[in-house]
Amino acid sequence: MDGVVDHLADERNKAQFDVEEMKIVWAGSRHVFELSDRIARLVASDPVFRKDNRATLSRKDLFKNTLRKAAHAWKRIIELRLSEEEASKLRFYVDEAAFTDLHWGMFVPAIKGQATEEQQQKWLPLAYKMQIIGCYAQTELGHGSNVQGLETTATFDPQTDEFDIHSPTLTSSKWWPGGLGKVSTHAVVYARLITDGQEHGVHGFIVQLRSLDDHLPLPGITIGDIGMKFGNGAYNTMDNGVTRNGKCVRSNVPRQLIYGTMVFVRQTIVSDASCALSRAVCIATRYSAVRRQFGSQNGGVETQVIDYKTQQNRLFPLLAAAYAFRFVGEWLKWLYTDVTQRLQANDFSTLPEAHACTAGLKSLTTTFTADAIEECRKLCGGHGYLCSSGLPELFAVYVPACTYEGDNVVLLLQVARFLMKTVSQLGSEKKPVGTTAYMGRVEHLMQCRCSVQKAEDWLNPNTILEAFEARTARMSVAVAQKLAQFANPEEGFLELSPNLVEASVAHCQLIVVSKFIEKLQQDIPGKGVKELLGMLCNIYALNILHKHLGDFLSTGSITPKQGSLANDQLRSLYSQVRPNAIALVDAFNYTDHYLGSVLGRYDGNVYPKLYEEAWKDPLNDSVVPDGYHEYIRPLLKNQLRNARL
Ligand SMILES: CC/C=C\C/C=C\C/C=C\CCCC(=O)SCCNC(=O)CCNC(=O)[C@H](O)C(C)(C)COP(=O)(O)OP(=O)(O)OC[C@H]1O[C@@H](n2cnc3c(N)ncnc32)[C@H](O)[C@@H]1OP(=O)(O)O
Ligand SMILES: Cc1cc2nc3c(=O)[nH]c(=O)nc-3n(C[C@H](O)[C@H](O)[C@H](O)COP(=O)(O)OP(=O)(O)OC[C@H]3O[C@@H](n4cnc5c(N)ncnc54)[C@H](O)[C@@H]3O)c2cc1C
Repeated sequence: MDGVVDHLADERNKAQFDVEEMKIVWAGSRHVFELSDRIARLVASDPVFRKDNRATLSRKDLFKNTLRKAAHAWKRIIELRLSEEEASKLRFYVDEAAFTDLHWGMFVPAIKGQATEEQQQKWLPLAYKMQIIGCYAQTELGHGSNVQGLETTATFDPQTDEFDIHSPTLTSSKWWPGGLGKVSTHAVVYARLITDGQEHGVHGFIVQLRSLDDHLPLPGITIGDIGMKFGNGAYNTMDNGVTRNGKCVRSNVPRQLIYGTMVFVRQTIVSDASCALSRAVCIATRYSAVRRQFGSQNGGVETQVIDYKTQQNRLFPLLAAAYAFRFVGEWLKWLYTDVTQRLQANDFSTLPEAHACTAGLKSLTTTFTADAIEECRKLCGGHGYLCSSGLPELFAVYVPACTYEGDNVVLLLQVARFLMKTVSQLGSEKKPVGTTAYMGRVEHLMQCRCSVQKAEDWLNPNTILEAFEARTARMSVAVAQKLAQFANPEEGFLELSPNLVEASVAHCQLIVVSKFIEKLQQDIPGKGVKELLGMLCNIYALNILHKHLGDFLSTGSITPKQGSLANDQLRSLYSQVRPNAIALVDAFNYTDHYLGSVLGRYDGNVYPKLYEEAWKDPLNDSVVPDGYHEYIRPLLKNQLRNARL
């Protein structure tokens, strides 16, 4: 900030905690912090990675620019001999949806997780050196959620020792896979395996799509892009593809791991949610401290909008959720690593829980984040609607996360199946463990009473936990009892699916709250850091309690009076967080390049930069617009003539 006026300096001076230590907590470790900081600056200082022109480029120019950036990123990765961790951070800070996301994020993990040793030895070195580029081709025009309903077939021909991959209908065309449309040379294609005329369910196959010499599709394969998507710029940097197939390569597949890549990616999506959410919150918080409206007396300064309680009531729960998702993401990564190690030892016991947690938390965090980005746009008033605020594009890029890698409702129904199974086994030999361990105390949770008598009682983590556990246990048991009244359980499941989804949401919110509380039990150094995190944890939990008061009251988990006391406590927490708000978003350590927002600038110098940015719009290249002579002038002349008549 040398030589630059910091318009937010007063705000930064108010902080009551050690921001540098908070940065380490946010990053996860000092090592990750230092690495991220170094790579973020490297990307920000490289002109090839500029992204302020995305909203105004045509689709073709946008896409070519993305190819250029991806090639440049790879060049820098090789030149600088970056490690896998550094390379992945570099792609993260380049911040542009591209075929490389699917190559590294799904194609490589699918081979690592599902291919045999021999197949891995053949394909992984090529993929690591980007001598082949891969994608994940599961979804078809006719089926996405229902994976067992996929129509593409893979028929083994013993004479040629090959699989014939065939899309027999229009609806069996692979539709949506990222990178497939224009770039990928290979794909992991999901198809129904047929041998000796017998079907064996859906399996993954590594398929070559395009020639490595001239990039033309191989014989029998038709490929293209599926067309423009939501938002200008935004996700249109990605080629989402359609194919219809002919022949191809080889089998892999240990059966139980067929869905493994989805578990992996859902886990990464939870961590990504905290990134997208924190980014939107950083923009809205800084701008709310800069923006002033009303409240001036005797010509004095007006009120910063961040000081309005309504602004705090909308903004601070989002700030708290960004931290909450960060910590639950850390925990989920641990859970995923643990389940992977167990699977390698043929221990499948924790797979159902890992599936339920990744599916449920993916759903919860992406739904919340997509809504929160839109809320941040509104929190920035009119200027939030400008592309230069960074928020419209962030929303457009982020919102499909509610759909891809499993529609969020479909995923919550998976959690519901897991919950109902857990409830049905209560009282049996099989004791609930892990995230459902609380169900083991179901008798207590069905009748316990919340002890809160005054607002401060809500600051006790055990009180919060018990209220959340009682709410979830009671909702789950209630819906399980209703299910039991149906002669056909599947019919009951369909009929009661809205209640089941609500119970799943309650269960997932409980996981997030409990993992935040567990985080606070760790040794966290730095003046005031743990105290601030404690406040954010309470805000996250009490805001959910307030928003879902109906659940807590209808299950009798708390009384109306206790609900009202929770709200009083929330207001008090907002006042305590207020002086720390700017420092709490500084702790995300985002560069102005990554934020990509005039409103969220680190120095708070919003107005001159907004003005400057507006003049850069191509529409301002000429004072009189193109089209004046054809369309405006004749109109004005006609009006003149009409007026004379
Ligand atoms: C680092 C960056 C990472 C990525 C790149 C970044 C950005 C890229 C952007 C976008 C990428 C998007 C990619 C995609 O979208 S790929 C396509 C994803 N598709 C889906 O997610 C489809 C969703 N559908 C399903 O997952 C399933 O079909 C289903 C909804 C779960 C339906 O299954 P169900 O009807 O139960 O039937 P079965 O399939 O037979 O399941 C039976 C049995 O298996 C259990 N199960 C289901 N799924 C899993 C799983 N993933 N892991 C473990 N176990 C699973 C299920 O619970 C059931 O168990 P029971 O014990 O009850 O028998
Ligand atoms: C940007 C983007 C990128 C993608 N990238 C890839 C990729 O790389 N590779 C790939 O293979 N796929 C990809 N996809 C596809 C994606 O995974 C699917 O679109 C997603 O899984 C949802 O499936 P669907 O489209 O079939 O939705 P549908 O299942 O048709 O959903 C339509 C509606 O029906 C509801 N619904 C469906 N089933 C049920 C049910 N059982 N009970 C109650 N309600 C139900 C849903 O909630 C939803 O409201 C991508 C999609 C997008 C948007």
